[in-house]
Amino acid sequence: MIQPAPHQEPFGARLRRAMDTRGPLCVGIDPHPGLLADWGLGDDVEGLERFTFTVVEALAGQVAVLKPQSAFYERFGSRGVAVLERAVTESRAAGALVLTDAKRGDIGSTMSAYADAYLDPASPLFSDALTVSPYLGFGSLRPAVDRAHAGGCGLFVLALTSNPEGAEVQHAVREDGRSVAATVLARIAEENADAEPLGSVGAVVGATLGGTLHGAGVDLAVNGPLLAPGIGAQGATAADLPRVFGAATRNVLPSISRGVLRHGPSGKLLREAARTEAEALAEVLARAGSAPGADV
Ligand SMILES: O=C(O)c1cc(=O)[nH]c(=O)n1[C@@H]1O[C@H](COP(=O)(O)O)[C@@H](O)[C@H]1O
Repeated sequence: MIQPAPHQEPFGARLRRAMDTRGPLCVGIDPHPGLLADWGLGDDVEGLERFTFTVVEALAGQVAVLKPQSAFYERFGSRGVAVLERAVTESRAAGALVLTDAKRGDIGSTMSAYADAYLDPASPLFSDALTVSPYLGFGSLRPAVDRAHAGGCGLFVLALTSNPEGAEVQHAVREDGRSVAATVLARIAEENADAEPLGSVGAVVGATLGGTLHGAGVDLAVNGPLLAPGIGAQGATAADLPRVFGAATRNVLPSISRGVLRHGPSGKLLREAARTEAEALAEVLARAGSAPGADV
């Protein structure tokens, strides 16, 4: 499998194709200590490595996106980060898009260094996309946004997170009457203006939010992918997506970590679990895509 060269095709286009051909599923690689124990592995670098490459070997040739969670690698220091580097490289080589989940956000000059770390093809952690936090102000993300656009990479900007504590910041109402999250989504939409078939700046919107989303006055028509964590261990299901995302459902990239990983360490069972989830999600998204008003 040839790796997509940087400066080639925008991330949004690559993601749309991957979702169409491999199914609309992102599997998170989250080596929790509890999962390592369930898999009969030690809570050490050897266990981390075995867990990670079992998932990569089972799923990188099958699923659209793999999302390694950086925290679980950082907790082992440089040896853990070395495992993450190999996971990113090997997953991309096997054809999966890699979204590194590090939720970076800082003042612009520091953000530029994070862009070097994750979005520069010369970096050992070079990924197709990165999760970022806009809560130092959306404009502070500018170096990463520019780098992503220039290199054919993507960003997923936290908008409405799946955890219950998120609302106290994200639903806060500004002087202009708009919520903070609505403002973040509007900025994302500006970045994706005119992109086809899909912009490269995505939003993170929890699949767990249910009805609370509609009270937040948000417009999910950002012309970019909507990463939807929260399915499985956090209680949301594929069937919840149309209720949460409405007309934007066809642009949702559902993300599941523990809900798939708990089927390991058997590679066969991991593959089956991912396939079953992807098929169910594809059906939900296709149905939503053919509903009236689905063209967002
Ligand atoms: O950016 C994320 O992926 C993310 C955003 C969010 O709002 N909620 C959320 O759970 N996540 C991540 O998604 C994963 C959820 O894992 P599971 O609950 O095991 O599926 C974790 O790695 C979280 O850090």
